[in-house]
Amino acid sequence: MEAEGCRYQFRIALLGDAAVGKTSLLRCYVAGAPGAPEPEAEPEPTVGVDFYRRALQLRAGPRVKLQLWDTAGHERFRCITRSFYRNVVGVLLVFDVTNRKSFEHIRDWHQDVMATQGPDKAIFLLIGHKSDLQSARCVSTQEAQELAASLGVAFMETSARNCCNVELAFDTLADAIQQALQQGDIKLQEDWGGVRLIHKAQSPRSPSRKHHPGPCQC
Ligand SMILES: Nc1nc2c(ncn2[C@@H]2O[C@H](COP(=O)(O)OP(=O)(O)OP(=O)(O)O)[C@@H](O)[C@H]2O)c(=O)[nH]1
Repeated sequence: MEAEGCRYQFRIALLGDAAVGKTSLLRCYVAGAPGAPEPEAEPEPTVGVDFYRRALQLRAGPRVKLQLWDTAGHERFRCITRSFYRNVVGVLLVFDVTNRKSFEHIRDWHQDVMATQGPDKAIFLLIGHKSDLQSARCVSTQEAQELAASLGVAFMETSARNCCNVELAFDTLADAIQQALQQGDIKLQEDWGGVRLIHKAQSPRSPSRKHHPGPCQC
């Protein structure tokens, strides 16, 4: 099984306006896993929340299972999607580089999570998506970098059309979560589903306790 040997589970949500490409980004990422099926054709708008998963070997750390929540961007599902914010450790804030409004709404998405979570739990990554559509772009890289800096988050541009930076975006977020865990900025808590411990690290067995099969004592 793909998640075999994973030490932690990280819950990550993708948030952003309708049609910015959250489902496409996720499908592209999940399809990149070894042995994954081909992604389906054109995605339908998400209703409420959808779930995906993928296991990942962190660059400097353990293997982790990512539970990925694809949320509907449409306002009418906001009540449902908000109820999931509390239990995530990572958030990809996604806007479409060809849709100015989706960029202007990023602060609201960020604020919404912060209001539910408290200041120090979720790690955010700002994503300018559909970077393949250069001629239709109406949000510059510099503007997006400035927004990211003002929110204190990292920024990256991605495209699901040509699979540009998709793996890198999830790797970057997962690495940042692992680092925050290691430094104690994020802590495992019984009543919080953002990070779950799946397997404790194996401590090497001391040679003196090694079991040597001897003659039968019975
Ligand atoms: N050119 C281009 N189009 C994209 C890209 N990613 C998604 N799209 C298109 O954008 C449209 C919306 O994509 P979705 O993935 O359904 O967007 P969403 O954010 O999940 O939408 P909701 O579920 O309604 O919130 C679809 O027509 C996709 O094919 C991309 O990287 N480049």
